[in-house]
Amino acid sequence: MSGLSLDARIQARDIEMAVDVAEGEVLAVLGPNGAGKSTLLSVAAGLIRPDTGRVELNGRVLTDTGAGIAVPPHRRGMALLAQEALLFPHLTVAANVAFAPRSAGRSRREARTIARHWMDAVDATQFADRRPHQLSGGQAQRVAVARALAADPQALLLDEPMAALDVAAAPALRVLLRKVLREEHRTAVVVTHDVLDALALADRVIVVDGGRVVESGSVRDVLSRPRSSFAARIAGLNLVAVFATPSGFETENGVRMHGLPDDDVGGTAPAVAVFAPHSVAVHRRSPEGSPRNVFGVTVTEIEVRGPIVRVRAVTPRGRLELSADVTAESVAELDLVPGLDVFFVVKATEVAIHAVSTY
Ligand SMILES: Nc1ncnc2c1ncn2[C@@H]1O[C@H](COP(=O)(O)OP(=O)(O)OP(=O)(O)O)[C@@H](O)[C@H]1O
Repeated sequence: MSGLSLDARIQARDIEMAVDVAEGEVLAVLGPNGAGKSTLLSVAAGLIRPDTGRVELNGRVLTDTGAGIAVPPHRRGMALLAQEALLFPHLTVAANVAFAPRSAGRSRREARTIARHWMDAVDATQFADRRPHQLSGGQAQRVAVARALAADPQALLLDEPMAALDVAAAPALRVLLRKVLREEHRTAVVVTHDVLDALALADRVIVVDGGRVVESGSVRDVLSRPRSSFAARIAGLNLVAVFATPSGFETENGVRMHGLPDDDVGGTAPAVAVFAPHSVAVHRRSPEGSPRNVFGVTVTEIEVRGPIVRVRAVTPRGRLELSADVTAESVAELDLVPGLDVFFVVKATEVAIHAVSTY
């Protein structure tokens, strides 16, 4: 079978998982701390041997506990990218990136050409002669991406690649990963805490909890119909599919959407506007003033969550389901009940617009 298939049981960690990733598919792995996400990558990479299990990549058996097969990490045709860049500290950036092709037996000249190509792809050529300690976290992570890709892996494993970066550096790396994963149709598994990474990078998401795969599906399906408590917790975000027009972003039914787009959003590529329920104000009358987003909706459900009340509502013909978090006082003041027509209002500055893989 082409692609990556993994099946592993590890008693000491209470892990029992089976995961398949099609060739060219990007799978996001979401889940709470200690769920087993990193263990899943370590089994795939050959860093951990399961008690029983099997790992196969593009038809090649890499682990088979029954048959005693355990191909070592560096012969698996996979590259693992961790939270920290983990570059070789004594080598220059160029030598770090050239390392894998050199180890694979390429000539010095060939390895240099390959390294140049990947440093260019991740916009790191200007650091070629620096050593890792002379790089910022974001720069080092870009070089780590180049080093991983220079090995020409058949699958990429990414363990929270954005986690160690500050908020300013993370979007740029997300854009870069989108480019290298999506445009080149790589087989990849991305472990993340961030639903935006899943939206931006993945074709499909699984949710892991307690060492088990508890959900699998498109990001939209898992978030709109969560079946696990973890997915339900992250599912509160409002997601609205949008596309770029010459005059700005619009939803599928032609409603203008004001927000803050990422750099790589535009053209006809699918995008999604994301905003949190606590950013949504509820009004009885459509407010004046711009730039803000106003959705005419019908309240469907009112759910008390401690001091906060989550108001769920749908746009006409049930096209969009949206949530707003308000206080109990405003529910009483506005006299909110299911069936009431109201306006959900969200400021443009509260709306992030991201390019997405599938929506
Ligand atoms: N080196 C280890 N030895 C034994 N058990 C471990 C080891 N590392 C992790 N575990 C256990 O394995 C289980 C899964 O851990 P894992 O690190 O894979 O979770 P995770 O989903 O990646 O968590 P996080 O999001 O916190 O990184 C946990 O119960 C953890 O305590």
